Amino acid sequence: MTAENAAGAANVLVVLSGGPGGAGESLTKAQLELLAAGRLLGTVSAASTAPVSEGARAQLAENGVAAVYTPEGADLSAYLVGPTAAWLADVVSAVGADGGGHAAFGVIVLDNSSEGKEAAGRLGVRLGAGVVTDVVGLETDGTAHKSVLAGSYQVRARATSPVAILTLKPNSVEAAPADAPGLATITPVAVPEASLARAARVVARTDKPASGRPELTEANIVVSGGRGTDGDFGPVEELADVLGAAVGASRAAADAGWVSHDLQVGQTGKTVSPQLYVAAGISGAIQHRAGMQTSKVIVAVNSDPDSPIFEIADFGVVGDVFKVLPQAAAEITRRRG
Ligand SMILES: Cc1cc2nc3c(=O)[nH]c(=O)nc-3n(C[C@H](O)[C@H](O)[C@H](O)COP(=O)(O)OP(=O)(O)OC[C@H]3O[C@@H](n4cnc5c(N)ncnc54)[C@H](O)[C@@H]3O)c2cc1C
Repeated sequence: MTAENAAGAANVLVVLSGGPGGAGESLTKAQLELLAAGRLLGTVSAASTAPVSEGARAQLAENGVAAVYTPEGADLSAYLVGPTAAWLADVVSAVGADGGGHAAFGVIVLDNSSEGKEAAGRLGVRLGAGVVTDVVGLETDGTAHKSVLAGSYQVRARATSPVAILTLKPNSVEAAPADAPGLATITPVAVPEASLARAARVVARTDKPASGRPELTEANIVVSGGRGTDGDFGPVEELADVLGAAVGASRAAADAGWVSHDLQVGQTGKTVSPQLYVAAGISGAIQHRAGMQTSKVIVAVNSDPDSPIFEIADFGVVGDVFKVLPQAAAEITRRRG
């Protein structure tokens, strides 16, 4: 079996890191996108790295998932990525080999987080599989589109190995509903004990304080601030809250310590593709654009009329963020009554 026909008529394994919703509950938008991407390529099964609740199983069935593999005998969330990769390799071999001795899964799809990419790399070594990261689009034959050099170019890549492993960026594939439901039969697969012995354990966790705002990569509206805020994100947060938006930032703002690096949008930050992206005091460097240029409508607020952000903005306001953002927030509030 080649990657070409593997992808064409593939059995696809979609990895749900931390389980549906990260806690075995409802699927997130990003997970729905992974499943939709899997369905583009073939018949989808899911490997959930945490136990799956009955409600989540029903949701997986609705999304056309044939089988759901869950870990047995160990809590994968208590370790760094090593045991997850070993367990995924066992899931692949548990599903068996076809008559020609080839793996039953032709494509494995993971999220593009740092853990997803590390798991993909380790799994690639175990399975002798080609790995394509930073995938932003897929063709039905398994060809992946990958954004490179800060979004300046897109390359098309396809693994030539029997199994292809892809890590998909959020907002790259529409989370369309499945044409037909699947059985979503739960099949526990033991976590290989040997993988635990040598693994790094998580000894403590600190919950991130909840902002009450939508998750950056899933939000319909994002308001981002840059160096032009001079460290005062108050107007950015105020406008975001009026719009029910997530707050984002340029790397300059995150590096300055004004906001957490979690909020960084761009080549080395998060990729967002909301309905509306407001860039406030952001110059529009190519590395920032790489994370937001597929937003449906881009509004830029910048005091410099020659700022490159205006080249990609649908609407531009030449002005001071400290004047424009509060006025916009006040007007939106007034119109809403
Ligand atoms: C390998 C690499 C990876 C990178 N990855 C990323 C990334 O992921 N994300 C990212 O964002 N950057 C990234 N960068 C950095 C990137 O090149 C830029 O340096 C950065 O995006 C600039 O941030 P900025 O637009 O906030 O700041 P600046 O470029 O300094 O722009 C500030 C803007 O604010 C405007 N301004 C100033 N005062 C006001 C005001 N009062 N009202 C309105 N406008 C005002 C200015 O006119 C200016 O346009 C990366 C760089 C490298 C080399």
